[in-house]
Amino acid sequence: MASPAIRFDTLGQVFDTRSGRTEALRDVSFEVARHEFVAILGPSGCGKSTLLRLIAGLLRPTSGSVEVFGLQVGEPRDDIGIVFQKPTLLPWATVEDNVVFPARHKRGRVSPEERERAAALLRMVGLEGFAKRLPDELSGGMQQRVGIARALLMDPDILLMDEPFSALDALTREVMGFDLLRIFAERPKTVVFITHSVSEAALLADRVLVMTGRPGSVLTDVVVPVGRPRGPETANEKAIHDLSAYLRSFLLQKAA
Ligand SMILES: Nc1ncnc2c1ncn2[C@@H]1O[C@H](COP(=O)(O)OP(=O)(O)OP(=O)(O)O)[C@@H](O)[C@H]1O
Repeated sequence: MASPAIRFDTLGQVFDTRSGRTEALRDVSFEVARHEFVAILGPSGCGKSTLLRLIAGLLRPTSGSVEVFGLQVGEPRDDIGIVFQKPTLLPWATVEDNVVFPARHKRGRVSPEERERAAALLRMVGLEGFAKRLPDELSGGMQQRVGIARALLMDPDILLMDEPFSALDALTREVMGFDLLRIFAERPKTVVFITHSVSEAALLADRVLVMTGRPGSVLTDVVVPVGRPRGPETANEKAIHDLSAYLRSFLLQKAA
């Protein structure tokens, strides 16, 4: 059987700092299959962002292991894309130059194919015609779309998304969620998506993990009982409402 895209095995993470010791994660074990979309919910400070940093190789586990495609994560990997809460674009560079930034950063130059790819990605995220604009000239939602296009430039197999829509207004957030469904239907990816929104998790993901409070570990792992493709009408399905209600009550009772 093919190895999972991501595998956490009895992982523990402790931070020792001058101000003391924080046990962020304890005994975390779960797998994410290739091209599966997993959302992670949990109370503030339970180690969700730390999980993403471990997958990306930006942090070494204190105990246990994290594997990506069967190999223990050591170095930061460039086959993993990351989308943050804020788009963190270069303010002086055009939209297009921001999207091709990972190529420039990696090799010091950008090939014509990468420029073409950037144009295609900008089309895909709905920003055709904005390539020569500066980030400041775009709305928050548009800037976040640039961040998504940038994360997809190197066609990573894994995309890590850390509360990517939390800085957006409610309507833009919903639209971005549906756009994401469309983008991944066109170009499947393995996605780990952190959110504080129960309904967003239910609507977008194949599976939802709920974490305990600190030290974080996986409290429950629920399969979303709705097929794909999904779209705006999916949000009205009873299964999504029921799952959201279940997750919400679970979080309120147990995870705090
Ligand atoms: N580099 C670090 N040094 C020390 N402590 C850290 C470090 N990174 C994270 N922590 C601590 O680990 C715990 C988990 O942090 P993390 O950011 O992963 O939580 P989170 O679930 O993403 O939180 P939120 O939902 O509020 O974004 C917190 O107590 C945090 O203070």
